[in-house]
Amino acid sequence: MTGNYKTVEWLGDRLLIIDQTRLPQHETYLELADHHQVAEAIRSLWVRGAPAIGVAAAYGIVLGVQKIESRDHKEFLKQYHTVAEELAGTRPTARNLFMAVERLNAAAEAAADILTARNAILAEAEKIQAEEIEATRKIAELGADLINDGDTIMTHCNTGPLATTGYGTALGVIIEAHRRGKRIQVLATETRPLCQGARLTAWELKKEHVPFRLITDSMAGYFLKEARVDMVITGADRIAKNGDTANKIGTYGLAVLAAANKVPFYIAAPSSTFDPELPTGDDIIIEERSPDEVTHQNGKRVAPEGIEACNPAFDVTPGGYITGFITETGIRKLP
Ligand SMILES: CSC[C@H]1O[C@H](OP(=O)(O)O)[C@H](O)[C@@H]1O
Repeated sequence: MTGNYKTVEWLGDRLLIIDQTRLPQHETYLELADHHQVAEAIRSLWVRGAPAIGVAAAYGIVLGVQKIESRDHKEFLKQYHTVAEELAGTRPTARNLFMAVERLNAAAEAAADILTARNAILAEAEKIQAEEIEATRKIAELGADLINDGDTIMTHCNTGPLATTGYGTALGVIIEAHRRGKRIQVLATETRPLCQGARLTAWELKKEHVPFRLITDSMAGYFLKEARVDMVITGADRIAKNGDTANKIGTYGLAVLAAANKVPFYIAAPSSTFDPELPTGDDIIIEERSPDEVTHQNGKRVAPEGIEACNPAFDVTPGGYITGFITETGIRKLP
């Protein structure tokens, strides 16, 4: 399925994750023992990527429920919802997180008694992870058909196994094309301010021996204009009914530049990232992260003291800029 590393693994009473903030220098695994630690892991991006945070949140709820001692069903459900709300409050943009919480809420509410609820909640979390792994396997297979021998593909942020607990989305497509022997080149953007591209995509592509070059975000237009890119593929965090897509900050600019240079722009995402209740991207909540992530690098201040910095973690690309959505059920166009 993936390289010789784990992203999120359920251990029965603890959740094993790789600490993505320490990559690529350190491959550090953490065993999270309660839902507070899982919530912190999602907030701090020790685990990140829309599908991965959905799976982590699901198991975080399971850990929280394991600690509920009440034998009163009503009290149990009350405490269940306190746990679920803590996980739901970690990051606002990725649809997968809320899909997972909603599915576990339904499992908890439908159970006739506490023991049934405990078993149903765990079963649903395991089902979500299994579905995400299978969905990313299919995305990789279907998407790789779009890539031709000799293509140069640009990608943004990190969308590999690290971001999904499975095969990856956009990066899963790229890795599968390479595995099929297609002679591809990848241009991976560094993806400031947290450099998921420079740190995580570079680490994953190097492990898979996929030929790539790391570029700064500001170089993307140059390569798209110089006709040195055959397609752009990125991931997604939330996709509205009309195809408007929230993804890592910088994606919108890439999509506009791709359109201006007539380069196909694909989004690779599982069904769990689509939000059919959302008519357009206008109402997608964009996570605002700490300005320190912009003024500091590796914890060291690089900007002067006392200045203001902005740090929206995502932007929304209008569906009209998106050539197609690579999903586990096929290549979709929206609306
Ligand atoms: C395969 S979804 C990955 C998706 O999530 C990333 O955001 P973050 O690193 O902040 O969790 C980025 O938007 C990727 O496209």
